[in-house]
Amino acid sequence: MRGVCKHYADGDVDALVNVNLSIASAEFVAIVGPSGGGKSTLLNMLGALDEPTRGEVWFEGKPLSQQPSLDRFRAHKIGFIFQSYHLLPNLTAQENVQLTMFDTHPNVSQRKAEAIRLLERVGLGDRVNHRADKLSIGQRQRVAIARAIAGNPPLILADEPTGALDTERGNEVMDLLDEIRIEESSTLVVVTHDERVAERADRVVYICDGMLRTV
Ligand SMILES: Nc1ncnc2c1ncn2[C@@H]1O[C@H](COP(=O)(O)OP(=O)(O)OP(=O)(O)O)[C@@H](O)[C@H]1O
Repeated sequence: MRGVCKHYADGDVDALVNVNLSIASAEFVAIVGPSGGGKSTLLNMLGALDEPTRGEVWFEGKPLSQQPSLDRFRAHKIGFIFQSYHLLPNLTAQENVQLTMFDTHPNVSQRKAEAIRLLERVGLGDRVNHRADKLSIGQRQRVAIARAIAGNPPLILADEPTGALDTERGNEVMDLLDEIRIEESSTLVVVTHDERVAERADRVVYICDGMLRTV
């Protein structure tokens, strides 16, 4: 991120103020800071879900503004994990994983086989045909992780991935994310309020009032 500013006209808020941040390939970065400090806004910018008011986000040496399609960019390069999972409750675990795979796995049978492989990878091989609303909270987060790593994106972005979990489940989810990022050499950026999650990171970035500080 080079000189990234984000101004929300609604409420006249400067959510990011001249943010400069370089994240290396395969690095694990934790973003921490007080509520309203700009953490989610920063994550949304990294994932091309929102555009800066000023400045530029670069990915693999190219500014996002030069990407021909941000949808395709996101589908191939970014895996998103949200606190509230964003699963469709009436669909099975497998169907939820397949949802975002149309671009990376155009063939139906390939898509199904890959979704099953990914669910086995996150320890849910016996829950493939369970509806999402019949899964435990920890299992739902695992489905969200399986979906995020489909297509092996180089960058995984997670917003409070342990926020809804107790300590033990939270640790299991972080162990899983850690294993995956090391196996796949993925870059991992996690927004967290949880000190134990931040302690695992290679680097902790603190953001307050839209401004960065490295701690
Ligand atoms: N879509 C929006 N429109 C207007 N203001 C917004 C919008 N999204 C966020 N903001 C404001 O921008 C600031 C940063 O919000 P952001 O969600 O990035 O903070 P955060 O650090 O992730 O907070 P939390 O830890 O509470 O989730 C806040 O003051 C928030 O009210």
